[in-house]
Amino acid sequence: MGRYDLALIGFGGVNRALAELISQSGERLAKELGFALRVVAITDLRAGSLVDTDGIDLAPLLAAESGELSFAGLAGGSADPRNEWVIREVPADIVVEATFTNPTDGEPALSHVRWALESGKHVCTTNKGPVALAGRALKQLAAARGVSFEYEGSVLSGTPILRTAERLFGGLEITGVQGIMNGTSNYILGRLEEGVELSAAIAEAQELGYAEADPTADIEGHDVQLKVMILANEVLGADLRREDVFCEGISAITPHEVRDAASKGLRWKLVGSATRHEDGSVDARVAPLALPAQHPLAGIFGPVNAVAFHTDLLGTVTVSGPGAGRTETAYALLSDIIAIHQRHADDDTAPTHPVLQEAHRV
Ligand SMILES: NC(=O)c1ccc[n+]([C@@H]2O[C@H](COP(=O)([O-])OP(=O)(O)OC[C@H]3O[C@@H](n4cnc5c(N)ncnc54)[C@H](O)[C@@H]3O)[C@@H](O)[C@H]2O)c1
Ligand SMILES: N[C@@H](CCO)C(=O)O
Repeated sequence: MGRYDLALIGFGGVNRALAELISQSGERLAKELGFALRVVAITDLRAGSLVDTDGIDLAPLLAAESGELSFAGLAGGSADPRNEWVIREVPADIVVEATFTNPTDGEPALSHVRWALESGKHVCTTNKGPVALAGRALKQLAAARGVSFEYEGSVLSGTPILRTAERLFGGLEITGVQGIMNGTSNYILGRLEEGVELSAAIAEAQELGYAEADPTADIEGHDVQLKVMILANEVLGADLRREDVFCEGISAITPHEVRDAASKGLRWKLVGSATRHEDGSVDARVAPLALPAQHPLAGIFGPVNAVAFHTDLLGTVTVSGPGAGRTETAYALLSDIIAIHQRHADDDTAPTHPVLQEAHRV
């Protein structure tokens, strides 16, 4: 059985959840998927870096509270994240980028992804910055190096919205998308309706692992702005920049307005949308809307998100599922790794996958 060696860049909620999955369910997954997963490097701004090309023992790291973790003093460890050295020099097959999303210029995640692809390593990421701001260039770089760049978790967490559109909507013309694409703001709006104070609702979303490290991006709509750009670029053939997408968040909506709207059968939702016109141009925006209760998006609660695709042959097709959460987003990374395996199953470097080989023979 083959194996993929992973370098985890950023060891916060999402990459820790991936490490947990590998540590606790690795054997079951290997049997089911036909390949094993091993972590050979971890870097983190706070914990430093840890490298063991024979495979890091994850259990003791996962037993420590994330705030207390320090790799300095461990064999192969350092207080310095050494991101560029780890990404370029440690012999990993896949670099898993899950550091903070920077909506302004995508850095330093954009450099992390570029270094990995330049070094001939596959990349999977949940980081919206590089995908929204430089996705096209990164995909070209990946293609030139013969590696994969996967980012299912950048929109709707583990809910496979990008792959659904890419693989299952063949032959359909998609003319627009509209959806709730931020778990934190949706959770907060629901809690405001229940009478919880804004600051308490934000703290809950942080504790539950939904919010960005700086929740401003969730509240002010910048997170949805990036997701709308990714979706529009992927499914509408657009090439949007941030300034092309009007953006208003939920900070101006008072708890009183939320409850008043609810008493009138309306629900405030932060809605992202993009529409392609006949001349090929694409309009995109993010804004709060008070939706009537019978609107399909009005019934989407908590960290659940939903995106409606407007199509020529099927009318509206809506995909709904978790939009945030550590484990849910770690699943997106696993689905990216599976996609990398499926795409490269015939490469010399890919591990043996009996199921796929069988499928190829048929
Ligand atoms: N949590 C979710 O529900 C979710 C869902 C989809 C996408 N995402 C995205 O996934 C990424 C990770 O999310 P998370 O919830 O794990 O965030 P997090 O804040 O819990 O973890 C991020 C980690 O990255 C580390 N880090 C930051 N800058 C670094 C650097 N330069 N070098 C090394 N490490 C660095 C931090 O120390 C932190 O431990 C973010 O970009 C987020 O937007 C998160
Ligand atoms: N902070 C984001 C994480 C998922 O991208 C959200 O709440 O939707």
